[in-house]
Amino acid sequence: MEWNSPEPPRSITVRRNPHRSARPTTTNAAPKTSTSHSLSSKNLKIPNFPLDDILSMDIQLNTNPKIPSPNPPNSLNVFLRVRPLPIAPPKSKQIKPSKPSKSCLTINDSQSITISPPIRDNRLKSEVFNGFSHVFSSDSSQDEVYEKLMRPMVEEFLNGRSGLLAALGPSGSGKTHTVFGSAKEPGLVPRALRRIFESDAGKSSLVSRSIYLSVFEIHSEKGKGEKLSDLTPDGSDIYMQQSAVKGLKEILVKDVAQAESLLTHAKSKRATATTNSNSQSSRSQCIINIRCAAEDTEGESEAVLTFVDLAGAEREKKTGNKGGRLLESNFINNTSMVFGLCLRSLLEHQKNPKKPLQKHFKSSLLTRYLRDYLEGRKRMALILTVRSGEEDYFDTSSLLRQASPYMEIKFCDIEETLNLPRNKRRHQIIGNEQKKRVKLTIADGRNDVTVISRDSETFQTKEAKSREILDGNNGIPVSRVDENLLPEVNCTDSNIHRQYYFMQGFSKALWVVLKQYKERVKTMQKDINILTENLRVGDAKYLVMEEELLKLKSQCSCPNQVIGVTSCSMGGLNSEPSFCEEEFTDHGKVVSTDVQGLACLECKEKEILHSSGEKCTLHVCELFGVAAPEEPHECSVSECKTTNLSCEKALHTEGKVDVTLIPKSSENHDLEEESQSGSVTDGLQELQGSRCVNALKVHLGDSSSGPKSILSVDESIDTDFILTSPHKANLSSNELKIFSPHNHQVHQSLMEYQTPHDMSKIDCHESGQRKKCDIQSTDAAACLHRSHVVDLIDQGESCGRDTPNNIDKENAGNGPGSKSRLEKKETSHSKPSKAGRPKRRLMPASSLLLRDTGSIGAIEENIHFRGGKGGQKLVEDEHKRTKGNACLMRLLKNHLPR
Ligand SMILES: Nc1ncnc2c1ncn2[C@@H]1O[C@H](COP(=O)(O)OP(=O)(O)OP(=O)(O)O)[C@@H](O)[C@H]1O
Repeated sequence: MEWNSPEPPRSITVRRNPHRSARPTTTNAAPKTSTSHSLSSKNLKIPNFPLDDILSMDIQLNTNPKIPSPNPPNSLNVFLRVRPLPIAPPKSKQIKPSKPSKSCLTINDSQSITISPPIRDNRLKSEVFNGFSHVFSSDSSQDEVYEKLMRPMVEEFLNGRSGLLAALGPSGSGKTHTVFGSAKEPGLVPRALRRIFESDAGKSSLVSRSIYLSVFEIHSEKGKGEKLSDLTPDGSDIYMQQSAVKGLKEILVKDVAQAESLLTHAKSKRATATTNSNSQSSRSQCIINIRCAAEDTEGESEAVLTFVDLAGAEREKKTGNKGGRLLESNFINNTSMVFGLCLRSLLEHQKNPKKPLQKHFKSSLLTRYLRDYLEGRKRMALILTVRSGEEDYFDTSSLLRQASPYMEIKFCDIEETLNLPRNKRRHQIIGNEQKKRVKLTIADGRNDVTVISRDSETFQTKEAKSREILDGNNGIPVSRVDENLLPEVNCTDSNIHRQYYFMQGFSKALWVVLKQYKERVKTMQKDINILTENLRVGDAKYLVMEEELLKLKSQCSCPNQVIGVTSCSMGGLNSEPSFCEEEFTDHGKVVSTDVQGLACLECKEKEILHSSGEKCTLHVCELFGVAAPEEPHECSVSECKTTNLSCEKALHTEGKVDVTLIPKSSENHDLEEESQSGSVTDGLQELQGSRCVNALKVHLGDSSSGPKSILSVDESIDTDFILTSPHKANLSSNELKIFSPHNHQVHQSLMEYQTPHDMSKIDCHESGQRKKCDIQSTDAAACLHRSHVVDLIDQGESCGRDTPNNIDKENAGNGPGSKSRLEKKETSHSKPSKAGRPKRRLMPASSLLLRDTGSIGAIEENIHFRGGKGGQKLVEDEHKRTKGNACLMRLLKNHLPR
């Protein structure tokens, strides 16, 4: 797209300091305001809005956009820890310690391992598993595991982000060792608590932070269903409702010692049993929650860090479990399998969104409790513990095959929700702190919610923050019309997401509008370009025509150029209007064309050599289509001079307004001479022998003559030709009046012709028996280009001029060598003494100089317009005028450049 507006700069230079010349000096006498204004004006460089860049973006306008998470998408971190190979204790002192079994696992790098089947089984091949967040070797310490695995999660937890770490692995692979550790080698939970309290000690007094700890387990006694047990001291029976554990005690932990004590108590309270794989094999899924509630000047924040120590999957052959223990083992394996199914479903759903997210979480209490994590709404990490012995090959291989694909799980829709602590608070309140139940009914526009507060002291605050209570921060919704309508998402996050959604929609709508606007601008720009091109072509044509005109002028042997063409109409008694068009030059060459096609006159200059040896120029008019006189008329030297002088002065006088009426008769009235003497009236009186006015030639050459000159014919003057000038006529009001003869019946009432260039016009109108021709000119030079039309339709019976019929008759009899109509007229009207004078006959028509053929149309229109009253006759004679126009066209073609 061609964009006329200036393009935005590619780079913008911002001058931080004003230019040296713009810096105010100490001696600067300029007012401070002006200086600051100049500085501000220099600094206020507003870069152009990158509209093109924005509109060039390709935005997919999906109707149901997925709200992206404010956090970048994170993959599920899967760590792998290899337990050291156990050293079998010597069975007796005499027998040497047995050699450690061979390892089936080889660590390739920190993210990749290779497991190899036992040598004796040739059907199996080595497998490589890579992509782990980190692989902890068998000799890795607890501290190393914490630093690389747990520390990032703890730091995020301290910043208000919740997280989950789940330990998976076969029985005896070291899950409990990794999570809880021992007194010598504390695991991740005690280390995390230490780190949490360390950071709490460094906080300022303005920040109040509370750490709560809750531990419970899910187990199955002899396979008779799942059961929840609170592992904290004084923990009572708890149960799960929906995804919330009810009755769970949440203990406010003051220090690390208290936390470790609670952990020790929970570990000891946890159900364990001795199996072939582990002397203290965990028989339950243990969940540890560390909740941090912080309150500072910026507000309240809360996060939960959850640890899950799953019971290890067991093989019947390996564990040797039987009976109830076997049922217990089935429950453990089933829970691990459901846990894996949930993650697998999440992964498949993320790979193919069309595949629905299976609700495997309903199959176990653990997965119900961890539903948000298993459905990808909360961030979690996995640590896989394996044993590397050859005998553990199948367990290790099975676990890695199952869990290694979990690395591809993405956490794209993270919700920083706080359901878990809310649930825990529910358990705590319901089980232990239901001292004072205060009902608070909140009308949230949808349902009435009853909130039970912990005590009456905090009720006032909770009432004020009733809606926040609904989010689970400080209250418990105990009854709703529909519990499913309980907001599962934090209102703040929901509002943020809603605002984001609306802003995204608004931005896209704005983008669409801008796109449409750009298309419209493109279309308009194309139109502008087309118009500009047309204008340029028109200018080029104009220049070409001007050049051709100049060339034509240069080719003309005459010193001067054609200065005008005037057309007029004439009418006689009982005759139809006839039209004659003339082209004349300033050297006196006149071409007169009878538009009716009856006769086309051409007046030429011809040099005549007199017997006295002197040369003079004569004007000889010839008829087109009629045999021109073979011999020019002889004239005397004085007559030639006079005629020549008359022509030159009458035809072109720049800077003046000349009105020329050429006498039809050959009477030697040198009107120009008379006008110069100021006796126009006398000159007109001498022309009274003529019958009517049938020729008028107008030159507009001087704007100084006034914007308007009036030309009229006095009825008392019975003449055909009047030559005068407003300047020289010495008439009042710069007027020249020409009245029609006495007995002529004036038909034309008003005629106004606007020249094609709209610069000059001549108005002819009737006032009683008086006809006036108003000539207006706004530019003296316009006489070179304009067409002036003077309509002097006169049907007086006494008009002796030739009617078209008469002319036709006359011409009809003309043969080669016969005299023209002008000559006949001259014979009838001219004095004998002037018989030898060359006849210059101007038909009663105005002259027009047509620059191009387009003027013809204007003339045609004008002819029609003038037809006013006699329009019907004009229509009847249309074909005759067409012949005349053809003659005019032939004449113009001979003069126009080719
Ligand atoms: N990385 C390790 N370094 C040293 N000893 C370990 C390591 N991992 C596990 N152990 C030891 O192995 C034994 C079994 O470990 P642990 O109880 O943690 O296994 P488990 O995976 O929890 O088994 P289960 O699922 O049956 O409870 C423990 O005595 C523990 O001290």
